[in-house]
Amino acid sequence: MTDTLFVVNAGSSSIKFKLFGVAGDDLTLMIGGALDGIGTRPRLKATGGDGEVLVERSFEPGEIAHASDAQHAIADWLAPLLAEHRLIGVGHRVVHGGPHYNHPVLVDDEVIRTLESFIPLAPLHQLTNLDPIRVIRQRRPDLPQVACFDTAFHRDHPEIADHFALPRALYEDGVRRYGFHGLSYEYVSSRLQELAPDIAKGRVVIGHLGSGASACALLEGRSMDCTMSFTALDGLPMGTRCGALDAGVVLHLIEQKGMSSAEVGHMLYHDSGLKGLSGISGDMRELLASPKPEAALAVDYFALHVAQAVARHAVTLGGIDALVFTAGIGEHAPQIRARICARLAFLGIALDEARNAANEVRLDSGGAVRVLAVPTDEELMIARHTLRLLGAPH
Ligand SMILES: Nc1ncnc2c1ncn2[C@@H]1O[C@H](COP(=O)(O)OP(=O)(O)O)[C@@H](O)[C@H]1O
Ligand SMILES: CC(=O)OP(=O)(O)O
Ligand SMILES: [Mg+2]
Repeated sequence: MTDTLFVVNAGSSSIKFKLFGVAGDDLTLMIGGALDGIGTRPRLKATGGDGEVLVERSFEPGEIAHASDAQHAIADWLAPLLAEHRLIGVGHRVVHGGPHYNHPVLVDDEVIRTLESFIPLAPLHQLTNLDPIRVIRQRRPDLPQVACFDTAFHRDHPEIADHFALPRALYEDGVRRYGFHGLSYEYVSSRLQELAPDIAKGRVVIGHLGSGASACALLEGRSMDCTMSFTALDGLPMGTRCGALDAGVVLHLIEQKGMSSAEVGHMLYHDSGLKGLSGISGDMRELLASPKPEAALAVDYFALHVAQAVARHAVTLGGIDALVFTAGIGEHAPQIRARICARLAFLGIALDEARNAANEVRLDSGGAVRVLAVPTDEELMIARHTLRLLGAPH
């Protein structure tokens, strides 16, 4: 029987999972899959270590309306395959680690309690992240589980990036600019060290453009700033989230429009961003396929705001040596990358059209700023952290 590690990565529109074989410190991918399009176009797809398709099926939106439906569908399909191997541990992506965790931790009751206290700070994710931890703990209390945080990578960012311009007492109370997508940034940064070691040491901006989207400024591979902050609502406009917003709008909705905080919260997390702007969909593929002017406006808005964030990070870094695209949109949407880069031409950013259209890794046309598309692998990052914490099996 092979020793294996299982990894769960619950995002806002998908649950991704991977099973790795473990031999000493080596991790070998055995199964990788995702159930994405939760609530819109649910689809379960998984492949084996050589890329062979193991399952591919679509569901009606109502069949997989919530993350819990997706967890059950994945568990039903996966259970017999997992039983063929010896599972030594499970690694989880947990979006919010608060001020407590700047590194992955072994899960116990106390850790679960602490992480539950962050549910209001990540309503789209935290509960979905903790659910599988609790279910596995009930069924297999002997199995070590490791929580890896989206916030941990940013915990050592400079003090100036950690503050809002609010009364200091709030900072002491935990109202800080945490930053998210850290597992993705950590992985992409490690890939950059392999792909372009000269650049990896420099001033790098990574755009994690998925259903949730953020941009991170990195110097020598360390986070200097992130557009997401206290919650995963801040920064860029996203699939269904508003991004940075005048706090006065929130006051107006509550005080003048009589909305409850729950109603405002639902609107900002679920009905805003690309979905709110277009009135059509929060899925970038659907917007790109739509002939409607509202879809075009939403796409333009997204590209402008990403470009603005890149320029802002260039100020933080005192220049920019590389712009790296990752996640669903960043890896697969040449039209969006082209629109973002066109707005950044004044910084010396220029794409090679053919490379961009072909989704190659290197995308620039040879100018001063390197542009790359690097597929993220949050699951491999989680597996590495989990194995490091548990120690290689004997
Ligand atoms: N080929 C593509 N063209 C444009 N957008 C794409 C493409 N493939 C995926 N996307 C977009 O990527 C987003 C999902 O990204 P992903 O990183 O998987 O999100 P998450 O992890 O937050 O669930 C969706 O908006 C989807 O429309
Ligand atoms: C933090 C966050 O927004 O994650 P995702 O993009 O996976 O929804
Ligand atoms: Mg994601």
